[in-house]
Amino acid sequence: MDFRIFAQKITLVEIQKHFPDLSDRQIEQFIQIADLYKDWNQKINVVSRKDIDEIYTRHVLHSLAIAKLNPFLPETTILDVGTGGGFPGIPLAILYPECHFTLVDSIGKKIKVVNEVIEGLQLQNVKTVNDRVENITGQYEFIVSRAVAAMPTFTHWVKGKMSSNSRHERRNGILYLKGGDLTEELAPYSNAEIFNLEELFSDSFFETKKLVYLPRKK
Ligand SMILES: C[S@@+](CC[C@H](N)C(=O)[O-])C[C@H]1O[C@@H](n2cnc3c(N)ncnc32)[C@H](O)[C@@H]1O
Repeated sequence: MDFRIFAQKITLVEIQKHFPDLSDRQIEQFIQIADLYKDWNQKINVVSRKDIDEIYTRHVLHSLAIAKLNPFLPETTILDVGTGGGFPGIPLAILYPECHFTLVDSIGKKIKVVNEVIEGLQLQNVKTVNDRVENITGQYEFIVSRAVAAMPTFTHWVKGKMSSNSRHERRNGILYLKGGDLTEELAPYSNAEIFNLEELFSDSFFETKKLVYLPRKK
């Protein structure tokens, strides 16, 4: 067995360990995702070449950390801001086929790849928007994102885009994946909670990556 397939199998086992109720279709989609990105990345580069062989650890599981912290109820509306090649939105959309995802990015070629991946996976619960998030109207229960902007800029962009109907254990809000030391950046947000990804997954996949939860103001 070639190393890539071996690594894929190991990580799929890892995904199933954390999300044991996956259907056969979801497992198939998680298998397909690696090949779809590998193919599309050769045409349009949306994932760094270094990361493409580690798509499960660096992108898929990383995105799913959001679900570890905050499982989404059916029919939840979720906006992924600056989705790039589709992260964290696409892995979450596989995990939650009954939720409604809107993936937005200002760069057209990235949205093109995302659309191709959505079609390849036959995801029915995702729509994409090629625009700056500031121009998006509508309200969402949760806003997810990874590595897009500093929190003050980000919160300014998404102001007014969070709905007030709270159905989840955690209040509606922002779930933001980020690396580095966030102490200074998050100082103005007394209600922000920071989680280490190693804690959420209880292993050492993620080094210093963090997940920030910032609930909507009451
Ligand atoms: C570093 S990439 C991260 C992509 C993806 N979230 C990931 O983690 O793989 C940042 C992305 O945010 C997008 N972006 C930056 N500002 C934006 C804005 N105001 N509205 C929509 N997308 C934006 C960029 O086009 C880029 O694709």
